[in-house]
Amino acid sequence: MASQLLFVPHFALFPKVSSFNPSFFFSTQKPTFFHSTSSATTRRVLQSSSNYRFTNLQAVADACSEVESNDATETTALTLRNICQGFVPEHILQRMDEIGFVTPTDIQREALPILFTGRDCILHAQTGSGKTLTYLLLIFSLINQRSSVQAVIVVPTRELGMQVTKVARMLAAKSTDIEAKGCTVMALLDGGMLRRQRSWLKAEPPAIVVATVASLCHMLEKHIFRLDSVKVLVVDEVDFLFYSSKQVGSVRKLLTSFSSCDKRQTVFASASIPQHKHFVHDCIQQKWTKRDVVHIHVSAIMPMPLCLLHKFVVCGKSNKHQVLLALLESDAPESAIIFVGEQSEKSKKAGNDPSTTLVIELLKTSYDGSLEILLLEEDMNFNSRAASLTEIRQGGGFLLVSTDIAARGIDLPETTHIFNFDLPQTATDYLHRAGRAGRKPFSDRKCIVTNLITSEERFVLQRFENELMFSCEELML
Ligand SMILES: Nc1ncnc2c1ncn2[C@@H]1O[C@H](COP(=O)(O)OP(=O)(O)OP(=O)(O)O)[C@@H](O)[C@H]1O
Repeated sequence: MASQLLFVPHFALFPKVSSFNPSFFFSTQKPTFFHSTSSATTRRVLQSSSNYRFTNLQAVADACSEVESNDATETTALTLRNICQGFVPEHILQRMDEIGFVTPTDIQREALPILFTGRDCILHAQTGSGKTLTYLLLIFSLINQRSSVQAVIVVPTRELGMQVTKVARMLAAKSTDIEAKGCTVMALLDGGMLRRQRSWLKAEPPAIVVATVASLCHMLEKHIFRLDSVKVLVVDEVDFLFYSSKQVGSVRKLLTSFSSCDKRQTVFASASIPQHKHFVHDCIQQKWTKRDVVHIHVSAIMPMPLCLLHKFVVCGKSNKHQVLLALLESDAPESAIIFVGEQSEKSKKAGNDPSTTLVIELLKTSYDGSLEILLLEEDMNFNSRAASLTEIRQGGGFLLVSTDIAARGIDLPETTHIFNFDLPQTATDYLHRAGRAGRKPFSDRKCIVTNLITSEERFVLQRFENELMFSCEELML
């Protein structure tokens, strides 16, 4: 497949939103790979990667840095409002100002002008970089007062669905504007009250539906609503859904159904899209996206946020609990998530307690600090899971003990520390767990990720370091 590769240092290449002319860049019907880094790293990437097609690297690098310095002043001044003006209704822009979303993050600055042209996009940017607001602003630019479902956001977990629904409602809320009244947001999530949701969908369809795959497919199969009226389909944490054996079949079916709709726009988002060129290729082959889909890859050579400092402590399995207590005392986190591995089937059959229970018991009996101790794991019922997150969001410091269920998408910006009590299975899992900290886009604050490992696991951690391009400092307690 022939593909076009554009290497652009910053969206500052488009000096003013009003003068932005998409055809300048997107004149072909081919996928566009849109990478962004600072000019210092631009040279490194260009020189080290054989994938890039420029023949004169120096010329490209010079051009990049020239554009960057010329446009630096204008980039600084560019606000989210500037980018969205004329596309997103005024009442949403006002809410954005009130909430404090003023300066665009890199993904917002780079993706929104492309999204507003109607192109399908793959939003590939670090954890905590503001992908949710990016696709929500696109949605708000498209929906009108028609009584039909016009946007669907697919998420992998109920918890992430509740969070996205909250942000969407927060942006659409409190408006006296008539336009805003048409915008209702429905959470169609596993564990929800299907009968009530069915009546709501039939009687007064919401403009936006945030759904887990199973619940959405159930409603579609029962013809409670159809995809015909949907203008935009967002699949958040897309790589997770594609790797989930339980969900991948339904996701593919959904994308195939949506591909036959007219005037559709499809958006995928994640901080990790392994083998993204294959993914783009598949999307086009399967017609899940249009041929001219744009892969927007922000910080391509730096998969994890720089504000995260990574450490490890080597300890024996038997003294891990004591090491965790010592770390909590020495680091004194404001709020932390302690990630624990899921219990194996063998351990379940043997009647052992899961590690989560053991860690919670340890904290309840031996932790002297003032942080609230909470648990989140798959085996809890939906109400208890919701209660844990609600309690956290009410404020105050917390120590959340969790399995990987909290690793994807969950936004708890007060988290300053991550402890991998058990190492994750893959580098991608590491990236998402670590990314639950460092979620304040314009903050200078450093957050800490500490791994408790046995000496045999040092090799695994080193593999993650190589794959994700970070380095981990050893801590001696
Ligand atoms: N322009 C902005 N200005 C200030 N804060 C922002 C802005 N955009 C997003 N945020 C905040 O940044 C945090 C992270 O955003 P979000 O949850 O969308 O990240 P994400 O890119 O989806 O991360 P992940 O890949 O982990 O899901 C949120 O608390 C959000 O409110």
